[in-house]
Parts: sequence; C-alpha cells; structure tokens
Amino acid sequence: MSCIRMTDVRKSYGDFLALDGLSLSVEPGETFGLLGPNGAGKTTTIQLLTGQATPDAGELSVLGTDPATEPIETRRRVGIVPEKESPPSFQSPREYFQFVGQVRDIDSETLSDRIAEWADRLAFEDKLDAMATDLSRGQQQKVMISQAFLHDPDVVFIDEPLANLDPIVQARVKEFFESYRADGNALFLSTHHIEVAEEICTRVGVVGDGRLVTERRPAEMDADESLLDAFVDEVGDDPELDRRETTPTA
Ligand SMILES: Nc1ncnc2c1ncn2[C@@H]1O[C@H](COP(=O)(O)OP(=O)(O)OP(=O)(O)O)[C@@H](O)[C@H]1O
Repeated sequence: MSCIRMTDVRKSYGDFLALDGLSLSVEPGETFGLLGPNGAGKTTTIQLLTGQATPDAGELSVLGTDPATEPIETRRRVGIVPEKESPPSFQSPREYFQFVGQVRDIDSETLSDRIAEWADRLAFEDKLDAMATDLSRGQQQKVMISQAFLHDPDVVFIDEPLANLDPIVQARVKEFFESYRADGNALFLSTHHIEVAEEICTRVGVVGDGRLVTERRPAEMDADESLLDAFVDEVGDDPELDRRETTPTA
C-alpha cells in the first residue's frame, strides 16, 4: 500500500486556483522530493497531506488515514517540519520535546533516550536547556527536525530539510534520512535546491500549473540529463503561471 496518495486534488484560495488536479503517490522506502517555482503549490500540498488544510475536491490518503477527515489520526502517524516554523521561543528544546512527547504519547524513558539520541546526532546537547529564542536559526532547525522524528513516525514531511544547517550536520541528516528510508519509511521533502533533491531523493516530482508535470528518479538519469533541465523545460518560462484566476461564474 502507498504511504501517500493524492488523486485529482484541487484547492483554491478564493478565486485563486492553487492546485488543479494534483495526483501523486509515495511508496514505503522512498524519499520523494517536490520541486516547483515560487507559488507552485508545494506548501499547500504538504498542508493538505498533514491535515492543516482541506481540499476542495479529490482524494487524499496518508498511511491509510484521510488527512481531510481524520487530521488528528494522520498527525499522530506522521512527523512534520513546516516551512518557517521555530520551536516555541520561551521554552527550552528539552521542554518542547517533553511537550511533543506528551501529545504523541511517548513514554518518559523512550522520550529521554530519543532526546539524547537526537541532541547527539545533530550536535546540540549544549543547547538542550537554553531558551529557544536564544538559539541560532540553524540550531532551531535542528530542534524542529528532531521533534518530527521523536514519536518514530512512518512518514515525515519536511519543507527545506537542510536549510540553515552547517555542512557537518547536513551530512548527518542525510545519513539519517538514508537509513530511515531504507528501513521502509517514507520522506516527503519540498525544496528549491535542485542539487539537494538530486542527491537525497529517490524520486523527484515537479509541480507546475497546479499539477505534477514530470517525475524523475535521479539514480536512473543518464549522465547528460539533469534535474535542472527537466525543471526549466517544464516550468521555466512560467513562474507565475497564468492559469490561476479561476473563471468567475457570472
Ligand atoms: N492562505 C492563502 N490565501 C490566499 N492565497 C494563498 C494562501 N496560501 C497560499 N496561497 C497562494 O497559493 C499559491 C501556492 O502557495 P504555496 O505556498 O503552496 O506555494 P509554494 O510552492 O510553497 O511556494 P514557495 O516556493 O514560494 O514557498 C501561491 O500563489 C500563494 O500565493
């Protein structure tokens, strides 16, 4: 069974058609990357799949749950690192993780082991008890990545997974992603960094015109093919896509 399935999903904001029949699926063991121009609908797609927004039409399924009608059940099963979000400013990372542990029903021994494991993996043990407001952007990103995996979810959604991370931490995150994927879980990433998508994704989809316009498997691409060329060919001349105004019904 697919971990993630979207079929003919449409989503408008007022008159503005953000998704126009988007279909995709992600299987266990995949790292799926979503590429697309600014405003193409990547964040909207993640919001729909994680129960933060509801579609106007179409079908959604995440680990056998429907995020539109069972958002709490979906969020219990997945991890999320949303775009532009930080840990709560007046909590320490440890306090925030304890809160996540309570909401996600993680027993205290397991939780303290996982906090230690993530602080070690991403090298922020010395900041575990600092106020989040005093952390750098990169340190906040480390906390946000860690919280997404604390409850051992089967699918994790991350917007710009390597943003603000130094090269050593990036390497550790990539190594973890690879083992997480290889264990039969799925990662759903959204990024503007084509080289990141090329390096860490097993499959990449390009969104344009509110739909998935092409897909590539980086490992299977010919030496003379590039994801950048595929991206430019499909969406390069149309950054603010003229489809968007839905025709008013008189
Ligand atoms: N709440 C909203 N109200 C109105 N329009 C919205 C809303 N949220 C998103 N949109 C519009 O829907 C389109 C898709 O937005 P979305 O954030 O999904 O794009 P994106 O691919 O994540 O963009 P970026 O790469 O710039 O982050 C954009 O044109 C955006 O302006």
